[in-house]
Amino acid sequence: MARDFPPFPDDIPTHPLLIVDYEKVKNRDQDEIEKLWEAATKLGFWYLRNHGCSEEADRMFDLGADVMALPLSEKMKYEQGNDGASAGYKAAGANAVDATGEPDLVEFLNVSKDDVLAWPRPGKRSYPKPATDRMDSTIIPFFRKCMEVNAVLLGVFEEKLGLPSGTLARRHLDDEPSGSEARITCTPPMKDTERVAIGGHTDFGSLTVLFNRLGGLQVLPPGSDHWQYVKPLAGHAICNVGDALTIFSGGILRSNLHRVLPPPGSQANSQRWSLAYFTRPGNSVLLQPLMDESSMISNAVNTVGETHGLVTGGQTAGEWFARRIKNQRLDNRKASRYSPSYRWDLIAWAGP
Ligand SMILES: O=C(O)CCC(=O)C(=O)O
Ligand SMILES: [Fe+2]
Repeated sequence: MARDFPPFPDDIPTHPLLIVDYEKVKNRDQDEIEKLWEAATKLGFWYLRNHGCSEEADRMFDLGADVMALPLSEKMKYEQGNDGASAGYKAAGANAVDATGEPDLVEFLNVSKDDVLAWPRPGKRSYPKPATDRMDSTIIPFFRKCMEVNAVLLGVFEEKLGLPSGTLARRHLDDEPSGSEARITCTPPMKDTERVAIGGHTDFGSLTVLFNRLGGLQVLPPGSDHWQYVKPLAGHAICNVGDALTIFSGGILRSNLHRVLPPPGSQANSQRWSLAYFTRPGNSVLLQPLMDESSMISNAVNTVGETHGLVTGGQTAGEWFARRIKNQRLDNRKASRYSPSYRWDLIAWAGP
């Protein structure tokens, strides 16, 4: 895959993110940890430098290009389906981007952590040949790196939230089945850079580490009605908090709305590739604020009254995840359920 890309336009507004150094955080540099904490509690997004995943990510992008170059009929053999399973291929247009049922523009391949850790034993599903061929050389090394990065960040959040050691780690055990997965996403070149490629959403899990080369990612900054681009920075990943951490922390950690548009300016003529690793809690883990384990969290819940409108009804992470995957699929939408005023961004949280 090409390694040089047209520059991000310098004449459009972008939302600045704090830059956090992974190695410093790992070595418990207190200033760096404060920066991470500020980013995770105020916006919920930050750049991560010195993450050590770049080569592994490049190889995943090459693998993604080979998968997406397969005929659609071949890719459709691995389609994720309408039943709430996430692993596998999703064709462009299979998900809705908003309450009107506008189809999305991206195709992606999700590879499940459970399948990767089971390899070479059979997992819950199979994958296209370019992926299975490079499970050992490319996918496993990428997963190992991203799992380590997210485990380190979770450890820091655990300390900062005043949780006993292991409280968050126990909810994210490598060998418990979970929705953790990697995703390689491709958006075709688009003339209309105002169309929405991936609709506004919060991530369902705990932590996301994202590698992207072209613009298109936008955040809705807290208290604002204006989506703003996040500019990709070479060598930097973009990390964000997902809903599970917002719930566990009683709303202290912020899972922020974001969406994807086709890349802006001259970048619109290029295919857009992005790669994410999503760490999600084990399927059996109850999604509820960890009030009994931390006075900071119980105070936060008592102050806010509810966890920022996140209604979980004591669901497990597995139930929550399947419902949200299912709700995105166009085939599962029933027109009567979604009036134009329906809060699309909340469907996934509190909706059917
Ligand atoms: O492609 C991107 O930049 C972000 C993708 C995203 O938000 C997601 O897949 O959840
Ligand atoms: Fe996302």
